[in-house]
Amino acid sequence: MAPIAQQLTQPAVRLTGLTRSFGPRTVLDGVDLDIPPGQFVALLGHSGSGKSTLLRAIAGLDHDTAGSGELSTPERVSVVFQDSRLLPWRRVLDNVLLGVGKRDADGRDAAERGRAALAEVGLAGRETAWPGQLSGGEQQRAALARSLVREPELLLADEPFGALDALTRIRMHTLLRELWQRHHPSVLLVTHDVDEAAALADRVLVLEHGRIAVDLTIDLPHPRSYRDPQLGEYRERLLAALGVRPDGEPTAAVPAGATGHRGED
Ligand SMILES: Nc1ncnc2c1ncn2[C@@H]1O[C@H](COP(=O)(O)OP(=O)(O)OP(=O)(O)O)[C@@H](O)[C@H]1O
Repeated sequence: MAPIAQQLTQPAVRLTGLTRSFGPRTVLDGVDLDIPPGQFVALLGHSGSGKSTLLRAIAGLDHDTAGSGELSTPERVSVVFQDSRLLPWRRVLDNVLLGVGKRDADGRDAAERGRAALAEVGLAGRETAWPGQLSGGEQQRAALARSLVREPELLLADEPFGALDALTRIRMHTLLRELWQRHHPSVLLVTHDVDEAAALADRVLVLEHGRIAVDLTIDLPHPRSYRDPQLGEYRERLLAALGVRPDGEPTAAVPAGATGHRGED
């Protein structure tokens, strides 16, 4: 697969003045955002700040909202959610190939591509398993393979590892980073996890009051060590932006229920 970044010349994502409301509640209040091809962006924000609403708008899955603004996205967009959304009555390979034609434009066999994608995420040999026979982490791997087989220019991920245990989550970070480095789509990762954002992303956004309040570039090479003191500095800046002290206690101004810790809300 050719690196996607080289195929695109304009921003993968461009949002201009994006607004979205649910009834009288304005959730996105004029978001402007350009994501260049191949950039890995993490989106943080308190619970209810509108992260999923923004991701769904970019994915074109926001039929239940009203809004305005301009939005341009690439042709091939894949979305991964917190739950794998595999169909339980289809075997793993059939799930990966759902909606994919038997051959692609270059005549390549879809089943072969599906098997290759499963091998890439560490699921070689599990093609004929049922989703229910996979662990939670394996199901998310299969969901990543399903995205991969579509060769996305943009990968949208809404807390994809939020339901996994800490060790599995760290393994999935490594996998996602490797897939990104190999295929280089633009990525927008919605997460509650400041460590996840700092370890993976080129750039971290914090959504607040319907706008992007923080836009922080993380200029550290990959793979990053969680123990790197420089990473710790970025982490502290992000926690401060979220109104959380490094020890996890909220500073005075934090809205009720909001913390920088993974999955606590
Ligand atoms: N379908 C809907 N109908 C009405 N209100 C909605 C709907 N979806 C989201 N909202 C509201 O929009 C606001 C933003 O929700 P959203 O899910 O985007 O936040 P979030 O930052 O992703 O939150 P979390 O981190 O808890 O997942 C919330 O107040 C939520 O209640």
